[in-house]
Amino acid sequence: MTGAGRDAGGTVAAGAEERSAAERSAMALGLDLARKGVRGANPLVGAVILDSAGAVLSSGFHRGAGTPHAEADALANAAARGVDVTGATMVVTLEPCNHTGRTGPCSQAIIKAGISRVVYAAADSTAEAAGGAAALADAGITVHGGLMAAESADLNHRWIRAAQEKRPFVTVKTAQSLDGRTAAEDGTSQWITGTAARADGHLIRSRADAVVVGTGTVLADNPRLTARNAEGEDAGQQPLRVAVGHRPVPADAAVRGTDGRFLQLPQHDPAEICRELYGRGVRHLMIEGGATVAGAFLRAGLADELVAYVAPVLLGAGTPVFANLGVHTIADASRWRWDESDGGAARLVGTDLRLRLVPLPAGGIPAAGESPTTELPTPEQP
Ligand SMILES: NC(=O)C1=CN([C@@H]2O[C@H](COP(=O)(O)OP(=O)(O)OC[C@H]3O[C@@H](n4cnc5c(N)ncnc54)[C@H](OP(=O)(O)O)[C@@H]3O)[C@@H](O)[C@H]2O)C=CC1
Ligand SMILES: Nc1c(N[C@@H]2O[C@H](COP(=O)(O)O)[C@@H](O)[C@H]2O)[nH]c(=O)[nH]c1=O
Repeated sequence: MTGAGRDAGGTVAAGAEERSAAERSAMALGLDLARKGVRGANPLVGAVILDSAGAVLSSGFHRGAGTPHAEADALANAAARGVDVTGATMVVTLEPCNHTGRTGPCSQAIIKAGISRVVYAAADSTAEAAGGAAALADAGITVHGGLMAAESADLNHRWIRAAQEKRPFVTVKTAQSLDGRTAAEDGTSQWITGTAARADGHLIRSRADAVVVGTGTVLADNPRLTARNAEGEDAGQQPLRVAVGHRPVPADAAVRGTDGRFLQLPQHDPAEICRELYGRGVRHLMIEGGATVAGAFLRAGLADELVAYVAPVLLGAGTPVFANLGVHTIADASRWRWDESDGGAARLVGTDLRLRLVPLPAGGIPAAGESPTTELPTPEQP
């Protein structure tokens, strides 16, 4: 239904020209509200209810799997304040669902509440939840899909990909020296990058559902793996902390924490690690190393994006960024392209350079002499 909508009679309407400025600003508000939600097994969704004059009657957002959906939250917030939503417009960042999971179908809640018009951004691509727009239209509600659909899809693009592939979207983050080392010869690595780059990396942790390191990193670094701000305070949202490997994680290891959000997987196979974590609701997985684990994910083709923080420091001998990639000749090289999303392909973060890359699709190997990359943008001065 994205890009089109159904009118009360069930006909598909172009929609865009009819959408008012009030609905557009309500959708922008819905997207802001959605960002307050908890990432994980469910997408981020926000909803705003407007009266016929375009004034906001109520709003809501989804706070994570098992909690009310954004539409239900907005309806409950209206009911709690005694606000009548009969004949109102519901503006929502994702097509209302049509299935009974841990909560009831939003389409039925909207019909029951007497909403007369629904404007949504992105269509629900999941087989279980799709069909909400059609159910609403069948009940005589005017439905328009596609308003700010790109913004909504962008907000949930890692979740959408995970739902399509039935495995977590994987971000591999590295902190490396200019000469491609992630630790000095003796295994010490704190710190290669500066405070601003590390805080930037913590932002990725706070948005991920889980952070994985190998037992080698646990034993060498005793990391906490929590998401913290530049002042060192814990972020509001914390990922599951995961150690992969067979060696025991010491009872007093910092990674265990005290919040019960630690897991050890005695496992080396990246596909199995993904399967296990997906089953636990992880949709965005961050790999923080070390070289052995990061290399294994790359080699398995299970790295969807790479965020490399490159410090202006040389370490000479030391640990490489990725071990055992399986590249023995140039024809086997692992090829990537620059990714301009989320702040750009190359950007100075404090004193370090942050590079963002995505793998070239299979068969995307450039011909000899051709650059596999788009032109690298000039980094902004901080
Ligand atoms: N600058 C940076 O960004 C980072 C630097 N580091 C540095 O890297 C170093 C640690 O690197 P490394 O030893 O490679 O650490 P890893 O964290 O990659 O741990 C490797 C261990 O994990 C287990 N393991 C899990 N999956 C696999 C697999 N697919 N293949 C083989 N083993 C697997 C094995 O342990 P087991 O025998 O228990 O099964 C293996 O010995 C430290 O010096 C640390 O400071 C670490 C992280 C980030
Ligand atoms: N050395 C290094 C990083 N190392 C990564 O951070 C982990 C430590 O996390 P924590 O204990 O939570 O602060 C460490 O084990 C490794 O995974 N990260 C960076 O951004 N820059 C750096 O220079």
